[in-house]
Amino acid sequence: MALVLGVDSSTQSCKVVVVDSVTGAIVRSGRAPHPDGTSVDPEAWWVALQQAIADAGGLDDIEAWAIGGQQHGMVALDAEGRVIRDALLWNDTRSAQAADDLIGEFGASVLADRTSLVPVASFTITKLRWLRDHEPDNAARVAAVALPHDWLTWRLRGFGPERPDLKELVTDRSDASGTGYWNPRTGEYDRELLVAALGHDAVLPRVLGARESVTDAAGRRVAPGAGDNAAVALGVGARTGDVVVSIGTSGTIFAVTDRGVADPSGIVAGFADAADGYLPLVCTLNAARVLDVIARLLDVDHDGLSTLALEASPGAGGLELVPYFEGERSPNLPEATASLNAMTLASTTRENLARAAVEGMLGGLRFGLDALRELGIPLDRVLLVGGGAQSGAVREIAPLVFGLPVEVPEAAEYVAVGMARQAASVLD
Ligand SMILES: Nc1ncnc2c1ncn2[C@@H]1O[C@H](COP(=O)(O)OP(=O)(O)O)[C@@H](O)[C@H]1O
Ligand SMILES: O=C(CO)[C@@H](O)[C@H](O)COP(=O)(O)O
Repeated sequence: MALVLGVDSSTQSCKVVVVDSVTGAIVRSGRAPHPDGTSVDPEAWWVALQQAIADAGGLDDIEAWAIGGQQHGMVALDAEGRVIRDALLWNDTRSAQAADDLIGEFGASVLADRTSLVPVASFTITKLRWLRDHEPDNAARVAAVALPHDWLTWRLRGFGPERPDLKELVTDRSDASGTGYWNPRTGEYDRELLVAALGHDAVLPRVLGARESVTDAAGRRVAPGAGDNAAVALGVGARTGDVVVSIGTSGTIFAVTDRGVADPSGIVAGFADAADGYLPLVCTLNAARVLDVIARLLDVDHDGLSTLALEASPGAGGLELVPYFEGERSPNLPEATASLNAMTLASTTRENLARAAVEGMLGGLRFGLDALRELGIPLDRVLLVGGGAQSGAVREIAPLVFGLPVEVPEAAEYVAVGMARQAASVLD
């Protein structure tokens, strides 16, 4: 029996599973929290990764491992392998103007053609432009740019300020495709775009093929890893016709396709997947935390919120929650705020508020389903995953809002499971 280890370094926490590579059974698991905020010192993720691995019994008996992580976060390194400043995360909207500037300079269709993305504040390229514009001294020191999963892979392989070999940074197709300076159709970095954003060239992680591997300091196999959404696709075994809806910190709606998508409207991101295909995806900034904040307001836990929501009628008596608590990315409204509409003396009950939170959050995700459908992507059934899929009310109300059959795979950490599968696939 060979044991493999898969990691999900997500926005809110780090989760690790140890899996029997032959049976696929999860034999151990561990986790550790991440700090709040949209700008985070990557060192906190490294500490959490080591805690979560220790919690899962350590690496001694592991033969291969892979790391999946939140996409897009800018980890800027100097020539000595030190992190230059806190990483700006996918949900940090300060680079919205930088996104507009890049679109103004190149044009949305040209960028969609060259990278399969039209920049919004989430993508790494806009964060580099923000750095150049607002912290030019920091920008000038950047020798390499990595994403969270790339940087953690490098650290766990034994690199870092003590062994700063920047050429050993590696990534995979899925995470490279979320930067805004990689072309999923050619498989090449677009260095002109990198330079236009950062102001100069820099080392970028080598993009490993799905079946390639490297090794760590102890000689274990290390698989390429992935962005967390591509890792979920591996974990749930998504097929043509499936649309995965993940309700985590982000809400993501995505399908696995053979052909790439370049949507000049920018609503659908034309990501690559972690195998040889593509992962057209819509991402909302407001998902599980919409339920968290309303549960806190109503002074109930998640089960309590679910019970209240199911006690109200569909439509919540007219009460409508517009869920843009963190601004929004899809639609692109970085400055938007949330609001509660149609409050009357009759409609303003605890039950209706709970239901409006669930319906409002799911309505935001429905926007993504419609966008995928408009591109002709087949949508036969929804696979609902992520922390928010644990809610009974979400499971019951989702088919009504989505107008599609909804299946909820057995609760599991599918990013970490997908990464354990990838690690198993690079064993001889
Ligand atoms: N039973 C539940 N009902 C609704 N939300 C839940 C439930 N359990 C966990 N969550 C929420 O799910 C989120 C964590 O989900 P997860 O998919 O792990 O997110 P991420 O990968 O972004 O860290 C948290 O905001 C948490 O409060
Ligand atoms: O920005 C995106 C996808 O484009 C997000 O899905 C991030 O990848 C964060 O994921 P979670 O931590 O919410 O799982």
